[in-house]
Amino acid sequence: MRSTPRFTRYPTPFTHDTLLRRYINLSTSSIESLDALESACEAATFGRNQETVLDESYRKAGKMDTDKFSLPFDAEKSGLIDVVKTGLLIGKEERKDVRAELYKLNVYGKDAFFKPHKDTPRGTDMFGSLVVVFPTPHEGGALILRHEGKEWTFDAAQVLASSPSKRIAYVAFFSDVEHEVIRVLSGHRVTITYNMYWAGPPRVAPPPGLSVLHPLHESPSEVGSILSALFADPAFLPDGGTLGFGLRHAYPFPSVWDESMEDPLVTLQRWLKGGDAALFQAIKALSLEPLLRLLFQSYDYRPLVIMMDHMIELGHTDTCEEYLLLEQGGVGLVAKHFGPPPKVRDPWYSGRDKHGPRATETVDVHWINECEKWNRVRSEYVAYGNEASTEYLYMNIALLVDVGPAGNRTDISAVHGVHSPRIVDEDEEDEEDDEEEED
Ligand SMILES: O=C(O)CCC(=O)C(=O)O
Ligand SMILES: [Fe+2]
Repeated sequence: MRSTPRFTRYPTPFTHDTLLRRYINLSTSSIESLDALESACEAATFGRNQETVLDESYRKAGKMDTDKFSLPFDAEKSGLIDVVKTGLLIGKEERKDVRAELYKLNVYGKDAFFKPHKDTPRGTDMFGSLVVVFPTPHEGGALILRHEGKEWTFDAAQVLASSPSKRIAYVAFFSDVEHEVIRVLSGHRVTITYNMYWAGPPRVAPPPGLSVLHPLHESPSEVGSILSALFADPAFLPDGGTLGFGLRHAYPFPSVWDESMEDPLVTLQRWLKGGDAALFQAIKALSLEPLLRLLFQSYDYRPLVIMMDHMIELGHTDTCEEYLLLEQGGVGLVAKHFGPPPKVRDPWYSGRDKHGPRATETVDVHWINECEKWNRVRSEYVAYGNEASTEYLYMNIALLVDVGPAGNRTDISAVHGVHSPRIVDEDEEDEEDDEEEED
């Protein structure tokens, strides 16, 4: 894809009498003009603990806001967004319309870098980030992405240097995936970044002639056939029960929310990413009901995990276990594990705390893959982002599904699961506590 970006620069935004415009062709630019572009940038800030900070030990780069430059390259009109959709989205998701919003131009000169962070969500509907790297000579500055213990490196400098013609390089990822730009060794790494949002009604046609290999866990039919094989086994949960999956991605939720607003847990069904969307679609295709739940781990009473079927005001001054359990209908969650129980008796797995508040209703959840992180009651939600934001926070979500007994997996009438939690009998609880003390 060819591009001849231009930029227009105002030395300060308001002094129009000293208006200075310059033009640069980023496919043939000289070192001097790239130096001029770099010095026209401001130092890039980032978000830490919901504050905007300039800290060159964490991020060293130049940035230019969108009102200070214009460029003829259009990610939507060029077809790039359609290509990105095909790569990033799966199944039915691929047909959804997305909107890409140009966010910043960045110049990473020699020794510039950006340490690990997640991109700050700017709405519950924001799901992705797109970085376009122009063919300006540089070395280093690879982008490293990390998720679920795996790591990927995208070295645009190498990709561009090995291409016989001038091209742009691009990389798109879900914004909750941690990433970092390692040090630029020489030259100028010039990029534009976009935020991607879900938008409008579905469009039908994916770009013609483009085939993308998705990992198996992103294929609803592959995930569906693994689940069907599991459900066909009479030894698997013979009496039925509740299965739990910690979602692979985190999702932006508004930090200030009240009941007059739409519940983000409901809209989230339409906005799941990658393997999470595949799992949701696969479960539905098996005529079961996937349910998205917020799980909060108690800070003071660690064993207690509280499951919420609706959004709560995260900034609520009294957000505590009692508030969730007694006023918001929170349900206690008792973790069950396939295979041998954990060797060390870990209070995390007992699902309740003797000395703390108690849930009056509980659900036993058999984890297929456990949530890697829990939302905390009274969490500070400290985070490194690419911008300070108090508006949206990444939340960790679990997908739970009630499954009927062997032979009739869709009949959940006798299962004490998410649909009908078990009512806790206080006396029975006390007896169990006494037994535990004797162990
Ligand atoms: O330039 C890149 O490859 C990534 C930049 C980035 O992470 C950001 O601007 O938030
Ligand atoms: Fe970023």
